[in-house]
Amino acid sequence: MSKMTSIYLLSGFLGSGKTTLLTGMMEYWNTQGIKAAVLMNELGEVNLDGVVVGQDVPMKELLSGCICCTVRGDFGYQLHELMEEHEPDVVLVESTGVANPMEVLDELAELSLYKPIELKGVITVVDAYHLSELLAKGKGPTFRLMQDQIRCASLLILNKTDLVNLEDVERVREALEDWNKRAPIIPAIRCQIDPALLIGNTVLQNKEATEDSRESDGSVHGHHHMLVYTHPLTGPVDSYAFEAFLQALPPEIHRAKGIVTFSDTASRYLFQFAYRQAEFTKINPQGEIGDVAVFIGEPFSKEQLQSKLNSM
Ligand SMILES: Nc1nc2c(ncn2[C@@H]2O[C@H](COP(=O)(O)OP(=O)(O)OP(=O)(O)O)[C@@H](O)[C@H]2O)c(=O)[nH]1
Repeated sequence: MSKMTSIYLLSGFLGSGKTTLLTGMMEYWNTQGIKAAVLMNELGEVNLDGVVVGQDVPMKELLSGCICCTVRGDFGYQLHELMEEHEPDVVLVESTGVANPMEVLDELAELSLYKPIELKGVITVVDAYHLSELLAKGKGPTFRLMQDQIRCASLLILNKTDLVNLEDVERVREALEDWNKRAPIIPAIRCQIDPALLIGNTVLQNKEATEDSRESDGSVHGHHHMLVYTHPLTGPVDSYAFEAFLQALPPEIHRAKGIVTFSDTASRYLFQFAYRQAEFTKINPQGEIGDVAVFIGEPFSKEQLQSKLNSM
């Protein structure tokens, strides 16, 4: 059984303080004798943030694109390579400021199907100044992206509190509490917080590495805000029944994806489900990954999904 690697995902809008936090966390792990590695994603063609990370820290970079869209496939590959080459205890993934963590979680869920990884936390850094401005001035795409980043977090760091008055800190904090009722909120200046507070609970865990029982059905456990559940599909299913099942998924499930074999067409399909829309793409069997369905969302009943899928 290979070693379990803990993953922390750092999210937050452009310039909120992610790299500042990352350097603090690396120093902390260094003092603890924990081998940490970094996977950095930058929209630009050079990794400017990487310059601040120590020379001896194992690091991979994803440049010229965002984890959640253009370099998506690459993300899993680089993380895999980082683990193979350096066998780190923990990997910090810093996403670009415009990444939607839902998409990155999706990628991690996929990787967890064949690598022993454990998502320990989704830490979102919030720029108190920027958000208080947006709250006062109105909404827009940035506002909505920030909301998404905040909603997905298992921990929120309310950073740059030095740039706003106490009243504004409170206003922003109320908005955070409203959008994410579960994640603890830690106010900070330059992300200076007790690193022990960051060491979280498991959000996502690989089944094979932790459970001996082959017949055990669920692979992924959730804490805090997001729940990811992986269900191995044991045989072909009827395409109409499966599509009806997807359409009837509870609203808490934001995303579902996986590989399914249909009994009525005898083909394998990759399915995607997002915002009530289902999409199927015919694929040639890869051989490596079995049929599986992954569900991501706010806490939902895993048992209900299991019984529906098992009776299909
Ligand atoms: N005043 C103030 N400045 C801060 C604080 N935290 C970080 N900064 C500064 O804000 C700038 C951006 O910080 P970074 O840590 O690079 O932010 P980032 O989220 O990694 O930025 P991107 O990679 O562009 O998304 C840097 O100049 C930091 O020194 C803070 O609490 N207060």
